[in-house]
Amino acid sequence: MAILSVNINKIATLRNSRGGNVPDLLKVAMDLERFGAQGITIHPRPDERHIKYQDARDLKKIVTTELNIEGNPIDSFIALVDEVKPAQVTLVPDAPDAITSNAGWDTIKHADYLKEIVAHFKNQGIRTSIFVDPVEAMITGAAATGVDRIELYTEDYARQYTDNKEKAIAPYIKAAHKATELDLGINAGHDLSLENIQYFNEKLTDLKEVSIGHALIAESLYLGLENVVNMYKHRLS
Ligand SMILES: CC(=O)[C@@H](O)[C@H](O)COP(=O)(O)O
Ligand SMILES: NCC(=O)COP(=O)(O)O
Repeated sequence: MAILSVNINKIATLRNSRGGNVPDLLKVAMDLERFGAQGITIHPRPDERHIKYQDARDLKKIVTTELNIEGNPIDSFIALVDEVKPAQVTLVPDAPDAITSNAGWDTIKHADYLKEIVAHFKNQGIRTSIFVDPVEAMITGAAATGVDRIELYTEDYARQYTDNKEKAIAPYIKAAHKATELDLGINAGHDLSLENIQYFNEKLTDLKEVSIGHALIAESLYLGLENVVNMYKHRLS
């Protein structure tokens, strides 16, 4: 069974928009675990526009499930992960100005670099994962770095799902078979949602973990708005 790691970047974005501590990121993380989340994912970016480096330190103290830190392993990110020692670090090749993650690693071109970073984190007892497109050559390249897992970048799947789900899932099934053959654990994430997650999970039987943020927070708003509007109306009556 795949575990659900909730990405709380969007909670930090909302908090930062007012400069205070509402919503309280640490409380949200604790509540998510209480509601059944099996992991908490954060993706601190160099400009700290959502998750701040201090959030990672604070979360480490309260997260009782698995803390997964994602990001491009620039020097400050490596130092942060070394200090926080999360359960898992996921290497993502995103540019500092990227709106969100938009590609997996070229694990062949960056083989030596990735090998070095993976070895560094593994030596500290941190599980490692590399964010990749569902392309067999990239999975083979990932395995050569010594990494524990891959995270399949699921934006293409999510985009194509409504038009043709069989076509959307096909490259992911092939990629997952290759990963299993090479003894790599399989994570997945990006734009997964209540609409598309079940089919993905059914078709990728070796899936270990999904990290979901954007859709899950948006869906929580939709599903919670009626309740909250009624609570305000009640107080105003
Ligand atoms: C690695 C990945 O796929 C991302 O979805 C990411 O972790 C989300 O980051 P943002 O919240 O900054 O879009
Ligand atoms: N690793 C993917 C992730 O953490 C969440 O991505 P998204 O659901 O915000 O697109």
